Amino acid sequence: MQCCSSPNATVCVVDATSSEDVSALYAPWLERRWHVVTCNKKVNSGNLEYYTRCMDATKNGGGKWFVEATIGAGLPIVSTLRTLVATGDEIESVQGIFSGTMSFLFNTWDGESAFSETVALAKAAGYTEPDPREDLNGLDVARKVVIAARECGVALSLDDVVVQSMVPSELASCSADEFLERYAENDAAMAQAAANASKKGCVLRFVGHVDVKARSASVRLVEFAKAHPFATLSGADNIFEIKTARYGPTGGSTPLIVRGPGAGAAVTAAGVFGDIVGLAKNLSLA
Ligand SMILES: NC(=O)C1=CN([C@@H]2O[C@H](COP(=O)(O)OP(=O)(O)OC[C@H]3O[C@@H](n4cnc5c(N)ncnc54)[C@H](OP(=O)(O)O)[C@@H]3O)[C@@H](O)[C@H]2O)C=CC1
Ligand SMILES: N[C@@H](CC=O)C(=O)O
Repeated sequence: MQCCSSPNATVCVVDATSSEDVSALYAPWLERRWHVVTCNKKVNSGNLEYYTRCMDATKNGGGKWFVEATIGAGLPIVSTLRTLVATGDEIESVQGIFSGTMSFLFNTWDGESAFSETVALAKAAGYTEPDPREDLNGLDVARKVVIAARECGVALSLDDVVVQSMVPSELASCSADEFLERYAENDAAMAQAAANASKKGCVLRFVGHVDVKARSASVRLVEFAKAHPFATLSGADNIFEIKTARYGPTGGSTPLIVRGPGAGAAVTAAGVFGDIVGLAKNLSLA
């Protein structure tokens, strides 16, 4: 990338794509002391060696790397986990609904109408990944699970996460457009799963879970009683339940909960802009 005539200029690259062509440049940017603000999850949930190279660059005098919007969009998840770790708390688990798309789908769908039509609504609202299969197959939540685990000091990779996909194997490799046209083929299976849950007085929710102590993680469709906090969200809300030595049963307390909209243009832009303001303050420019 060509940029700036002065070698001493302060440079901040803001990555609002989901492109690996872009994220593959983070390490050289950070190593030349360019700062990176991103909502693209490809590096902090990706190849561990490359992630470590970026972390090492930022720790060893390189540019600063801000990633708050990669999990929970504008919600304070990375900053909360970092504060807990920095203040000596011991994080035991992080569990919840980490996807705005999946939250919207199960908060909005009535269990009887076509599930695939609710997917089209989520895409139109700007909640989904550019290819909505990355939400439905659990990959987006798995990425967030890896991001949360790494922030808790557990060096997991995507391959370590046990993931339940909601994309039938025959639709896994067609084009995104063909997938959207054909996802209705899965409506009957979804209606059956919702009916099974409903018979038990439950609803379906798509849950990410990091067990910090066991150093393991999963992404699963789970049945919850209708009064459970995970069952009472609305819209594209995310919920993160963080259990630690201070917050949670071990500390004789309730868990720390962060809840609110976790996808959509406005809240994602707010997360990115918050990081840009944080960088400016850090550099004494604001
Ligand atoms: N949507 C949300 O609520 C949230 C999204 N994110 C993350 O934000 C990122 C963007 O998501 P979203 O805005 O929904 O996706 P969109 O598809 O709406 O936007 C992606 C944009 O990136 C551009 N782009 C893609 N590749 C390149 C490239 N190589 N160089 C320059 N521009 C490129 C696209 O341009 P073009 O159309 O011309 O290809 C498009 O404008 C993703 O990484 C996503 O995970 C994070 C938190 C929440
Ligand atoms: N597709 C993602 C966007 C934010 O990360 C989601 O639905 O949560």
